Amino acid sequence: MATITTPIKAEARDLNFFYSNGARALKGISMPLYENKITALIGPSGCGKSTFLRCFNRMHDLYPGNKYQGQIVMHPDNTNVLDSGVDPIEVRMRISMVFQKPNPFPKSIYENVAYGLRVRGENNKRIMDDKVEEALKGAALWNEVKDRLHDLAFNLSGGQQQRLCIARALATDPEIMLFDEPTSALDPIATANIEELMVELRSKLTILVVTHNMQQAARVSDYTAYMYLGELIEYDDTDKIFTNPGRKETEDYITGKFG
Ligand SMILES: Nc1ncnc2c1ncn2[C@@H]1O[C@H](COP(=O)(O)OP(=O)(O)OP(=O)(O)O)[C@@H](O)[C@H]1O
Repeated sequence: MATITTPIKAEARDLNFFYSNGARALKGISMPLYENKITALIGPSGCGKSTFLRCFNRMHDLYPGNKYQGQIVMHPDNTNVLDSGVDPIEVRMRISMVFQKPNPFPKSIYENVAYGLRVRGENNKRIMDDKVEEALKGAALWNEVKDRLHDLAFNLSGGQQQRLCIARALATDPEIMLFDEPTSALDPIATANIEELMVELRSKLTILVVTHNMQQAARVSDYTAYMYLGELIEYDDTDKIFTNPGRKETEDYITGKFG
């Protein structure tokens, strides 16, 4: 019988990260992100989940003195996104990020979504209109905002603002999307909408999500990584992690025994 192997979209190889104060927040992490799959990062507060996520789009470059060691290789082109010769702006077009709290710019709905395209140098109005519509549809927001595209983004509800941030992230056609606790500021209905959206987006791109919510990891992800004190303790199929984890530490964490 033929075995189907899922392609790897990106992989961390022996990744270490040091904050500017010298603290080593990641310790030799090697892990794949499978293409068109959702990978969840779980673990107790301070274990390095956000630090790891932020390496993927070179967010740490924004603060001097932070240091990466090791590689994050994207496929199929084998680009090491951490290489100093690789432009972080280009990386952020390919690997976009959605934050914990919705953070639209103080601009209109339209301009929020058009932002990345303008940074890329696009100024053809027809192309821009089409791209904005496509991204808003991709973020399941179009029907709610199509008649008020020039309203200020802050007039949207929290859940709508988060979908707007997803549309903004989608507009540059990223290959990977990073979500850092994307629903922790939202009510249960808005949370369910975002989870549903992530599952839909998976058919177009690859997702890495940090979550504190075990049910969310179990509901949306295909693979789960458990981190502790900057190390990757266990990585496996989400079903396996939640039903039969290989490590006692993982089991203690997901069953709430972790002290
Ligand atoms: N700017 C910084 N400078 C120095 N150390 C930092 C900085 N940001 C985070 N750290 C430390 O790095 C470690 C990992 O933090 P990180 O925010 O990645 O953890 P986390 O697992 O995402 O936590 P949480 O679930 O609470 O968001 C922690 O010990 C934290 O104190």
